[in-house]
Amino acid sequence: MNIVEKILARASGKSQVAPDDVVFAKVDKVMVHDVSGPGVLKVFDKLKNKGVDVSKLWDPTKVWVAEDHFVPSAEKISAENIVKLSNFTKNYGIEKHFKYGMGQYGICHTLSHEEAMVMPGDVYVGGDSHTNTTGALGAFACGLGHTDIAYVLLNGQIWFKVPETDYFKLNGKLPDHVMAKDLILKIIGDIGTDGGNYRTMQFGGTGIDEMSVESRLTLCNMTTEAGAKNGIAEADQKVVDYLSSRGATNAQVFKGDDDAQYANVYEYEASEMEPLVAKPFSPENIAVVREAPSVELDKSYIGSCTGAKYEDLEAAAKILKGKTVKIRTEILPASISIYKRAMENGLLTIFLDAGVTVGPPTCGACCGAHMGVLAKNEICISTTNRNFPGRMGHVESETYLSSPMVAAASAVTGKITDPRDL
Ligand SMILES: CC(C)[C@H](C(=O)O)[C@@H](O)C(=O)O
Ligand code: SF4
Repeated sequence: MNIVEKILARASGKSQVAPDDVVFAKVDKVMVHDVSGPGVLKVFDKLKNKGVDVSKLWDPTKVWVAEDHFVPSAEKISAENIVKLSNFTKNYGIEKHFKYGMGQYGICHTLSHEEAMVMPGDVYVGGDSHTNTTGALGAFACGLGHTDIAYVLLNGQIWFKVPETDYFKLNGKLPDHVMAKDLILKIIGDIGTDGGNYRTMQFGGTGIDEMSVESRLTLCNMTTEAGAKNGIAEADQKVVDYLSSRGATNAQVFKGDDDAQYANVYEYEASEMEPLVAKPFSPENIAVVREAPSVELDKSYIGSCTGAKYEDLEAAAKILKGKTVKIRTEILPASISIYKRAMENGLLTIFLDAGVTVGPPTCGACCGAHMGVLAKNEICISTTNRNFPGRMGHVESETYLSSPMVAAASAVTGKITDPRDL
């Protein structure tokens, strides 16, 4: 069995599972945020009206909550949602609630690894489509809708059809100025936004072994844009060290069998990779940066669960050091812990000296909700993961998706720029 099959077999109490089997799996961790939490509570209300007992969760110690999408509160509804979340965690005895304005908080898919909320081999589900991100820790991690999350909260298990697994193998180390974001854009360009539909996208090979855990997180994050059920990389010593340094005591190396089967194997040579962008209006609409349209940009955005981890900020700082931005540029570290490290290590000074505005962790602009949405006809280069019409603001705005290095280089020139050409 490959790693996903092993996880789902363990979680469903079977010795063997194969693609297309339907299993009922025990869940190790579940997450809701300030959008999905209130949605799940509406399901609880409906169940209650039908006589279902919703007074207790199966295990409040396995549930955690993030405030990320609409913090700081964008308007009255989002302010009320934060109150609903607080009541939820209080009423059900959930202790892990990361609150805006109270120490560590951040984007849910960042806290999951920064706070070591998920371990290798876990079944982890969240009320958000980019829950796939956390597969980089060697977990089976996927997003579920409100009804399924409500079921998990009450029963601690849920059904899955065991996905077929495609293996994406990277040979060699990515060159300087080429990031994991470029690799996942290349893969989505090749297989399309439906190329991974209900499949596992597993990443491996020498290039992935060489990669930091944070880079692997970027890869798994955007498996959602290919339609995948989940993304995963086997948990090696790097993952164990990463989680242990964040307080985990039970992280273990966790891999598939040596003779594991994969439906398809795709190979990439790291030395052939180049900085890329995804043009509007789809993550599969890929162009090499040096051949990208010469548009006048209005904004550069370095934020989100995809592109504001510590190493993303470090990469942007390398480019922005001693430079001045030519367009509106916003950098929003994905969690307070990252913000603090960026401050301690001088990254924030580099950003502020370059003219960048540094903001608090939030999903805000990534999903076009608040904190810097785009106006009609504005064009943005962004380290986020989605660029369909209206995603970051007005339906007639445009977003180019890129790595933090490309977004930083483009901030300096005001045009889509390859960091090697700066
Ligand atoms: C609001 C939330 C449910 C949504 C998701 O599930 O992905 C958001 O995070 C996004 O990226 O569009
Ligand atoms: S940062 Fe963007 S993609 Fe990530 S969870 Fe928030 S809205 Fe979704």
